[in-house]
Amino acid sequence: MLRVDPLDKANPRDGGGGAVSAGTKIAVRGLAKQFQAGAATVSALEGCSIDVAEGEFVTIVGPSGCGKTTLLRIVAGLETPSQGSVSIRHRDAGKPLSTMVFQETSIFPWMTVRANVGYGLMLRDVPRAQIDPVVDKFLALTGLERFADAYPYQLSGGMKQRASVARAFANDPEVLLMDEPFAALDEQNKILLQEELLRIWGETRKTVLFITHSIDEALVLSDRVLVMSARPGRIKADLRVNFPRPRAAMDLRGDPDYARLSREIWLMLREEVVGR
Ligand SMILES: Nc1ncnc2c1ncn2[C@@H]1O[C@H](COP(=O)(O)OP(=O)(O)OP(=O)(O)O)[C@@H](O)[C@H]1O
Repeated sequence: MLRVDPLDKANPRDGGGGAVSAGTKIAVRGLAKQFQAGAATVSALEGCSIDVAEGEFVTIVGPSGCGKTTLLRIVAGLETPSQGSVSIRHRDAGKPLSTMVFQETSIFPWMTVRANVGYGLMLRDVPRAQIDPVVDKFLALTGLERFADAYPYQLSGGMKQRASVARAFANDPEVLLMDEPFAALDEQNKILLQEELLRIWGETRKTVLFITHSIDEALVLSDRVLVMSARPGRIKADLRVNFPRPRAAMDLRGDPDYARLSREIWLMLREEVVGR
């Protein structure tokens, strides 16, 4: 059963896969998910367990169809697991538990960029005088100040995705869940948005769980990379990424450790994609 519960040091939740340590922000335990597709049963996840520490940026890579989106949707509470549990430590009851950023544009077409970015705060009845500076801050961090009064149809794909990222951070959730948010962008916009995300994350130190197909993106952004097995997905490897921050994406790519980690992850993924 799904349990998105406050974790309490004195009363750690344990969904059956092991203890939850004190610094843990997200604890996924023994997650399994089966879908019914007509007469067939599709096993998307099996025995999937994850710990994400408070303030950590964790990326998940895995073969296509291995259950990455299913896992993130369960963590977001959008999908119910067949087995296992998810716990998220909810420190501030005034803040939303999680916000999800999707691959496809999810900003509202009938609202200006400013209204979109401030939407989550407005829903929580935060006074306008408090919303404006927050919105201005995230518009500036995503380079959208000049487009604050524009509507989504007036923006490029990269700008719309910037607005989605700005809205997610402005909403100030306890946990940010990002499902291939830059996958639909061209290479230049992708690199620019990765740099912006690194900068914003450096300022906010939000707990982030980020799905990508790109080994490069995972290494540039995250503190840890989790590699998933082919379906039914489980965590096959957990690799620490120790490049110092703040990071300059282009500099990292010349680092010998970048090449080593990149190769290590690719070999694990290859094994899953082509079979042993
Ligand atoms: N609602 C659903 N009904 C039936 N099967 C589903 C449903 N959602 C997902 N699946 C199946 O579960 C498996 C995992 O899907 P999921 O989208 O989580 O994988 P993914 O790793 O995110 O894929 P990709 O990398 O291609 O985006 C796939 O085989 C998919 O077809």
